[in-house]
Amino acid sequence: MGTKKNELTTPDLMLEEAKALIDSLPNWKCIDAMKVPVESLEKKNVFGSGQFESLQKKLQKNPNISAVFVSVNLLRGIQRKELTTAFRVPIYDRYSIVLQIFKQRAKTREAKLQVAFAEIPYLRSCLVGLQKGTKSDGRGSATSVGDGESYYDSKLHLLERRELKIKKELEKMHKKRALLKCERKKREFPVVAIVGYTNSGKTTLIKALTGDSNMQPQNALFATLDVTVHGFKLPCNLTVLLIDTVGFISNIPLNLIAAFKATLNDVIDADMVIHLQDASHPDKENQIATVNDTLKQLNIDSAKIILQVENKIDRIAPGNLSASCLQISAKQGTGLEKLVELIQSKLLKVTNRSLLRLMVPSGGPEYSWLHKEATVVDYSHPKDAQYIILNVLVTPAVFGKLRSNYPDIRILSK
Ligand SMILES: Nc1nc2c(ncn2[C@@H]2O[C@H](COP(=O)(O)OP(=O)(O)OP(=O)(O)O)[C@@H](O)[C@H]2O)c(=O)[nH]1
Ligand SMILES: [Mg+2]
Repeated sequence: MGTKKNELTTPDLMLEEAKALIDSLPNWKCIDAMKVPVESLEKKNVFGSGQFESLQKKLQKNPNISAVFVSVNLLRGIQRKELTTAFRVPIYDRYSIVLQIFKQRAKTREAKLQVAFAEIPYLRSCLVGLQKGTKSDGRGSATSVGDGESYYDSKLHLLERRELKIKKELEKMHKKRALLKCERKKREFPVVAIVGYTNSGKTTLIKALTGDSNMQPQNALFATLDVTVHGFKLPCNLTVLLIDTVGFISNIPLNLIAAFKATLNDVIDADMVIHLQDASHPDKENQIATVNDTLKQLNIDSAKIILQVENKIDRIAPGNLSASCLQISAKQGTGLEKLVELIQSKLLKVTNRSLLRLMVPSGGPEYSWLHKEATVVDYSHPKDAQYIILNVLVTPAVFGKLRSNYPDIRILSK
């Protein structure tokens, strides 16, 4: 079976994504891109000799090329060194390009530290070219520098010290984060985490639901690096916390995403996860598989409710819409009511909340207690106005407290 006209193959899509990665960096521009077979990712030489020579010629002919991006997961130090020497320009792999993007986008101290932490193993692999005993000018010799330490060793120690320092500072921040989480738990706000491939529309969706004008969705890869929490009221008046997360991408080492593990812990602890997909993307299936795989590797509980939602349906011709899950357009607001309904019904179930219909004396202490401790969905005054009828949502813990504080309270239905 031949490929349909206009239909992109997987290598084409990978090439497109590689170009998008480069172009999303300020002051970087992809001026040429090509698919080149790789001889081996295990050996010192990544390309076969014929391919290698033709690439070398191409680079010599074009003086505007100031760097080469080999879009593979992670090149080994020795491979990078071989290519840098032969091509005479810096060589980047997906890990280092995504790191560059992360560096540009990180805004908070925590995100910056997490990126710096993720960079350490990469910098360590760059030291491969510096053999033990190399002098500080890099001209290999067995002579030591300073207090007898070789250049290679001193660089390595410097990295180790840096790693330790960052780790300590991150640990402090994570303790603070855990404390905040405890506070949230005490107040029993259910948590919904939005995850998905980068650029799928996570920030746009949260902005559409909460109306938060400070949020800035962008047509850029990895626009969000700081995991943020946003309050949102469901129709039943229950406040839930929506968590915006860093997007995932295929073919980068998991430890780059795992550097965000502490912030991703919010996803692990969430009551519910929404996996938002860009339904209009030609590589949709691969993106979904990448997200599922990353969630699995991050041990995001498979028993947890993961709601699959297709976004950007406004970009698909109505005839081509095949609903395998809930479909929305975060940008245009289509399908959001249905999504909210679904979040509400699933959350109430998973957080074990039940709906009570109660009758309490008008002006009595029960009324204000319920407003403080439970979620009052609505209330009405019967004719004689001595009593108020309330519909409230309670967790088992709140229900227990209600029974012990007000044993005579009239429960009309549960
Ligand atoms: N046409 C259309 N565009 C959308 C929709 N939702 C989001 N977008 C666009 O998609 C781009 C990415 O949106 P974001 O909300 O920043 O995506 P994200 O998933 O948060 O991206 P990262 O933070 O980079 O992972 C922006 O240009 C949005 O305007 C939609 O429903 N329809
Ligand atoms: Mg975002």
